[in-house]
Amino acid sequence: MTTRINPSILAADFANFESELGRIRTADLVHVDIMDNHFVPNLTFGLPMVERLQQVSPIPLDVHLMIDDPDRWAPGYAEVGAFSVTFHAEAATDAVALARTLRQIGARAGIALKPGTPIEPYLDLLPEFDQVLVMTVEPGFGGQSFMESTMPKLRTLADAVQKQGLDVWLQVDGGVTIDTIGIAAEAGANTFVAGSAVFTGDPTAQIALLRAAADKHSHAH
Ligand SMILES: O=C(CO)[C@H](O)[C@H](O)COP(=O)(O)O
Repeated sequence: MTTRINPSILAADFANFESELGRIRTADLVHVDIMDNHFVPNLTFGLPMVERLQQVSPIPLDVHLMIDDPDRWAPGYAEVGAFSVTFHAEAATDAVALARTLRQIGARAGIALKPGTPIEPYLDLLPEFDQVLVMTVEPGFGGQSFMESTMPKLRTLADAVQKQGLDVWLQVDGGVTIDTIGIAAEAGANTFVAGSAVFTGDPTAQIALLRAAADKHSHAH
């Protein structure tokens, strides 16, 4: 199983953003947090910024929409060339139709679940998605503590993906560190978003440590 480490640029230095991108060359994808101060109590940026990031980033963008009304907004992120676009289950009106639209445009379609949102209603819909993001903190801010209470949900999801013979990436986001990444890998995650753990310190070294810790606990080993 491939381990993917996706630095969340929420923790990066935006004043020097292009050089920050140079510091994460060994990352698999750049995780871009879009927050609207409605779905979550924090505000980042929107489509024009992502369009610009798309032009300057040598690493494909993994866009995470923490916004209301993704049915309206998500396709635009796919249209500017994002590699993957993940929207929240709690915010979407028609998650399957939206995922189909994203795929038609050419992006990978992702669905994200807040810690309190159950996975069961989505298990039969897994073929409609390329990735599922299990939030391991309440979305909105970096630097929070990993919620181990979300691991049973991840295990249920990983079992379903395996039983259905699907290639759906299982992503975790929030509080992912050298100490916690193994717990998520053990529960079945293969795609890891990390902000503070990457940008606090030397990103190349941190990415290597995170990758090694995940690989040690991943199901392939
Ligand atoms: O979307 C997020 C929280 O809503 C971020 O991706 C999260 O900020 C990751 O940061 P950290 O690794 O510091 O927890």
